[in-house]
Amino acid sequence: MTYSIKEIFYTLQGEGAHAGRPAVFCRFSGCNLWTGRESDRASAVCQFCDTDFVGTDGERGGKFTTPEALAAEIDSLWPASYAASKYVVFTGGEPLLQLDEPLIAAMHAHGFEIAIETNGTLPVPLGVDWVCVSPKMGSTLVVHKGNEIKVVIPQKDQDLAAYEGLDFDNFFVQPMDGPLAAFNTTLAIETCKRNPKWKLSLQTHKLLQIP
Ligand SMILES: C[S@@+](CC[C@H](N)C(=O)[O-])C[C@H]1O[C@@H](n2cnc3c(N)ncnc32)[C@H](O)[C@@H]1O
Ligand SMILES: Nc1nc2[nH]cc(C(=O)O)c2c(=O)[nH]1
Ligand code: SF4
Ligand SMILES: [Mg+2]
Repeated sequence: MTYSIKEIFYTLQGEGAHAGRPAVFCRFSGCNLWTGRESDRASAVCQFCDTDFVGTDGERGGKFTTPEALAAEIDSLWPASYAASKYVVFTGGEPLLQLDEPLIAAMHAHGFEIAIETNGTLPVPLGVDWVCVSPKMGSTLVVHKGNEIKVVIPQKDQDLAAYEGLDFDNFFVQPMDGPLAAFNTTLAIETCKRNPKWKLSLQTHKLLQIP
C-alpha cells in the first residue's frame, strides 16, 4: 500500500477532548465527500471544508511506499528528549480511505497512541486508540461508536437529537468556520447551554494562529 500524504506537522491538537495535547498530524490526501477542487464545492456532499487536502505538496508530504517509512517520518517529529506520550492524529481529507492495519501496527511499534479524525462513512480498522467522528449531512454514517462525536453546526436539515443515542464518550458541537463563524459560535454556545449533553469544541489552533 502506498500512502499519499498531503502534509505532516507537529502542533497541539486544537479541537475536542484532547485540545491542547501535543500531537503529530498526518494529513492524508483525498476525501470521499469532496474532490477538494473549489469548482466542485457547490456540488459536493460536504461543502464547508476548511482544509486543502489535494495532492502531496505540503510540508513533509509525499508518497510513502511502506508503513515503516511513513511511521519513521512521523516519529522524527516527536521531540527526541521526551519519548513518551507519543500521539499521532491521522486526518485528511478522509483518513479511512488509506489508514490500514500495517500502518497502525507500525505506529504502535514506534510507541504512538493513534487518533483519527473521520467523517464516519467508512469502517474503522482495529487498533485505533481514539476515534473522533464528525458526521456530515447528506452522507451515511456507519461509525456509531467512538471516543468523541464532533458535530459541526449548523448543517442543512440537521437534527442533533439523532446523534444522542449513539455510543460516544463525548458529545461536541463545533461552530462552522466561514463567513458566519461568529453567528455559528453563538449558536453553538446556546445549543450547549440549552442541552448540556453537548459540549463546545472550538478550533483553538485558529484562535492561537498555530497549524
Ligand atoms: C478537515 S476534517 C478531516 C477529517 C474528516 N474528513 C472529517 O471530516 O472528520 C477535520 C475536522 O475539521 C472539521 N471541519 C472541516 N471544515 C470545518 C469548518 N468550516 N468549520 C469547522 N470545522 C470544520 C471536520 O468536521 C472535522 O471534524
Ligand atoms: N492544531 C490542529 N488541530 C486540529 N484538529 C483537527 C484538525 C484537522 O484538520 O483534522 C486540526 C488541525 O489541522 N490543526
Ligand atoms: S469530509 Fe472532512 S475532509 Fe472531506 S470535505 Fe468534509 S470536512 Fe473536508
Ligand atoms: Mg483542520
